Amino acid sequence: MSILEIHELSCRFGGLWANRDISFEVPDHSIVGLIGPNGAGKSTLFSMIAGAQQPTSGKLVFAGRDVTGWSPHQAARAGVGRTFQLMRVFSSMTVAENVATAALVRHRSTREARRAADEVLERLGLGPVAHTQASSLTAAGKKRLEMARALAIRPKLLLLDEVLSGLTPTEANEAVEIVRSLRRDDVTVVMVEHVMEIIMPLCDRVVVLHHGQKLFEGAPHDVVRDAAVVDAYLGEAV
Ligand SMILES: Nc1ncnc2c1ncn2[C@@H]1O[C@H](COP(=O)(O)OP(=O)(O)OP(=O)(O)O)[C@@H](O)[C@H]1O
Repeated sequence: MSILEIHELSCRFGGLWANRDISFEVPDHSIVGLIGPNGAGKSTLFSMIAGAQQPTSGKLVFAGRDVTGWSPHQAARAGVGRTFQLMRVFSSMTVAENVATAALVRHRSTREARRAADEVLERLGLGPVAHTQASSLTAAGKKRLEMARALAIRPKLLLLDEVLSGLTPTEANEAVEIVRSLRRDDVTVVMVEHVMEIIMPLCDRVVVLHHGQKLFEGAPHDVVRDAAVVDAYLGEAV
């Protein structure tokens, strides 16, 4: 079964089609890579899935239900977690408070939210810095916190927007292991990432966007051999 079905989804800003007639499915428990050049429409697609952007046309089906045009709150409550390319952590709060605030979307009491937050903090290795002010984390720490906030809503589908870029190789490897481990917890992942060395071994499928349209969909080992993708995006990187 597919947790997410995207049917001919489009989003137009004035004369610009940020997404045009995009269709693909995200199978349960898979890790799908979403790649493409800057401005290809990756963030807009994430925003529509997460309810932050209304589609101009097309249909979104989540867990078998037509959810086209839902709100961010409805998406979060249904189990769509999201990280942002420009991180949105609350600098003046502690790491634990940041995660507990996010957990409140899914948990009725602050006590339950705190408990859920503690679990996620341990899981992501943020336990030792739980009571540190978020602003004092390193860039890698902030990315991990952003991921913790998304996981605190206990998502069924997690949208990761460049959580691995800018990390040292060791930090990136740790983050890759976290992403890989999510599958065991019933979490399906769609991730925007630019580093092919990360996408290739991690993702089950890859979708390539270009000028708002789907240019390619398939297995990671096929994407690097596709002439149109190499021409539009990968160039001499592979
Ligand atoms: N709110 C908006 N209003 C007008 N144009 C927008 C808006 N959001 C995005 N766009 C435009 O839509 C296109 C797709 O942008 P989007 O951010 O989705 O691409 P992207 O693939 O995520 O790029 P990047 O990798 O640089 O983040 C771009 O041309 C962008 O300028």
